[in-house]
Amino acid sequence: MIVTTAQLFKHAYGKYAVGAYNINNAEQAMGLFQGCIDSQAPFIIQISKGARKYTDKRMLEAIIRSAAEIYPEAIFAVHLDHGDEQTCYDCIDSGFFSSVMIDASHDPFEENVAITKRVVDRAHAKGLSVEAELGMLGGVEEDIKVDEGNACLTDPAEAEEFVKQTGCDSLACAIGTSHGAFKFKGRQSLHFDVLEQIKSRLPQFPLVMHGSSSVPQDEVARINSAGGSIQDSMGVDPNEYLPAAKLGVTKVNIDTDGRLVWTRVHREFFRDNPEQFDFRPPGKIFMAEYAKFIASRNDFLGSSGQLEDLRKSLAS
Ligand SMILES: O=C(CO)COP(=O)(O)O
Ligand SMILES: O=C[C@H](O)COP(=O)(O)O
Ligand SMILES: [Zn+2]
Ligand SMILES: [Zn+2]
Repeated sequence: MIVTTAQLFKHAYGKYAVGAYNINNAEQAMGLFQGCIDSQAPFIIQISKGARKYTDKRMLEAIIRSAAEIYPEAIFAVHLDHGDEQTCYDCIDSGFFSSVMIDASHDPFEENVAITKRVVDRAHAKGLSVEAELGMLGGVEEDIKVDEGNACLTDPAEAEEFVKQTGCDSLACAIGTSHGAFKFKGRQSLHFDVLEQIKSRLPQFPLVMHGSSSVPQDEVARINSAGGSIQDSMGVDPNEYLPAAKLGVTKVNIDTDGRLVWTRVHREFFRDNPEQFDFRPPGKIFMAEYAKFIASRNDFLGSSGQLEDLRKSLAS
């Protein structure tokens, strides 16, 4: 069942965080739904601009509709990840999305406010909610690369002002994470101090943490011993998800980790079965392994086991 992102946030706020997982194909969708049913967790499916271009934007919508039929128990929202203004309008008009993210964080504050406000007006008129971003994460985001020196943490006073001026429904804050597999070069902890200050200025307001993959080192080691070369990778400590959730982080974005599971499964499979060229056997393994991975992340997020209570609260 597709619900609004606002419904998920209302149930989760201050108690647990909802996992927001990116998908690009049917195998990821099947693993994601299975993992969330196994762990009895609500979730958010995210579609990036790159994912919409990978096959065809209509393909992912069809895959998600089919997955919802295959897994009728599932409760989830569909979200555009890192949209520009035009893509937000396209998704708002498609009638399929629960929410969109407008990411104008690379523009100056006033420009970010103006763009976000325009998207909020269009989205709210159609009943969708809007995630905006303030501050700048390091790492790679589609075609934009921000090195560590240029990344900047969200200013709590600016965050309060930004939300007031834009009317956005949730805010992606930079609290020390970055996109991709190379997040930290030493310190490996979230800036809980900044998060606390944002929460005290924006009580009850849902915050979003991007760049939240944990980059499991055993996955990386297996990839490297099966022919890969991923050096100096480091991710977020998943034990920090729940403390962040208690401070208002309601949505935790995880994409890179799923790519690592895919790479590990396929590298190992073709290394161990050099005569094979059918992609379905490793595809089957991937779906099962991804489901296990998703369930383990939902455990860290505290979303595991929330499905029944959410279903009851939606019905009342
Ligand atoms: O923030 C993300 C998607 O918006 C994903 O972050 P990761 O690269 O850490 O998975
Ligand atoms: O933040 C970026 C997400 O991980 C999506 O990545 P993508 O733009 O390569 O699909
Ligand atoms: Zn951004
Ligand atoms: Zn992101």
